[in-house]
Amino acid sequence: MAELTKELSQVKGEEPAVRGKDVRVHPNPEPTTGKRPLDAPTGTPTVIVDDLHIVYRVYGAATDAEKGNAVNALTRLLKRQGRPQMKEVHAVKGVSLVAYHGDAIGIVGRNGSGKSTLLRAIAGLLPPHAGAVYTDGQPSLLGVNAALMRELTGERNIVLGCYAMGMTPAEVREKYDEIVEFSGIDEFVQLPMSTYSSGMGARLRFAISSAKTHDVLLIDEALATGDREFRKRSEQRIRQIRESAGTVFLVAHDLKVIEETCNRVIWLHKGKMRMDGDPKEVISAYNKG
Ligand SMILES: Nc1ncnc2c1ncn2[C@@H]1O[C@H](COP(=O)(O)OP(=O)(O)OP(=O)(O)O)[C@@H](O)[C@H]1O
Repeated sequence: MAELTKELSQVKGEEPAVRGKDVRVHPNPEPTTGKRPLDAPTGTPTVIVDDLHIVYRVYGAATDAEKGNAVNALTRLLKRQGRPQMKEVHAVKGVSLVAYHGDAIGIVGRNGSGKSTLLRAIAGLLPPHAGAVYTDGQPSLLGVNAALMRELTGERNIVLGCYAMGMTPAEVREKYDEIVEFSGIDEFVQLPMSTYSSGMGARLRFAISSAKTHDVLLIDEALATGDREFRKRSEQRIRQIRESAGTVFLVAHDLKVIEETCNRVIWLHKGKMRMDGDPKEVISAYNKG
């Protein structure tokens, strides 16, 4: 591992810079009018989402008239006709929230309610159609599809992943054993990730991402594929991140994980915020609704 770190730092020519605190703004170029004022914050906010709208544009989508029409679909396939139409999917519709240091915020909602879209927007990966996202520090999105390379060994992915998060070679060396141990992949660390089960891959991703202290850590269903013991350790890790004054957003369908890990829950419904508050209250309302 020391050899690999050395090899990679030589390729890079210099140590990766450790990112300092910065304020990142992803505003819409044409802000919406009639914004509602945000609640007066107490403490230092880490994330402010202000009347955010996210719209996906899907090219070649079916028109409403074509929906479910098998004859049209078959004819188009046989004639190899494309679809010039453009369809818009309004995935997040005017969501506002303020997150603070030490917050662990669970996001619940039915399939397609906009949970992943909201996380990706906070991470700065999707431009707002309207409204804005302001973050203090660097948000890191940890998802089941986080960019690790399947053809590389676990070892190489750990080193590259840590560098990608801005850690120095010394920090990577210090954290390496802990990451392997936390992930529980044991001797598989020497094998390409393509040989891992989906659970092993997810565990390694979580172990890498949580090795660094994050200002804002966004977790999208990453804990779902772990076994019971791993989930317990992950929850412990999330608590540590909160205690070190970071902010965690967690999307998970397992409401028990959210209730045990988060101090606040947001319920999204069809792209809109339906509730924001105490985990027990929100989850109970969500279960009824
Ligand atoms: N890349 C995309 N292109 C077009 N539409 C998209 C895209 N990603 C998501 N959507 C649409 O945006 C809406 C919100 O999707 P999103 O994945 O954010 O929901 P979700 O609450 O995370 O769902 P799930 O619980 O199933 O993961 C859905 O209608 C979905 O079909």
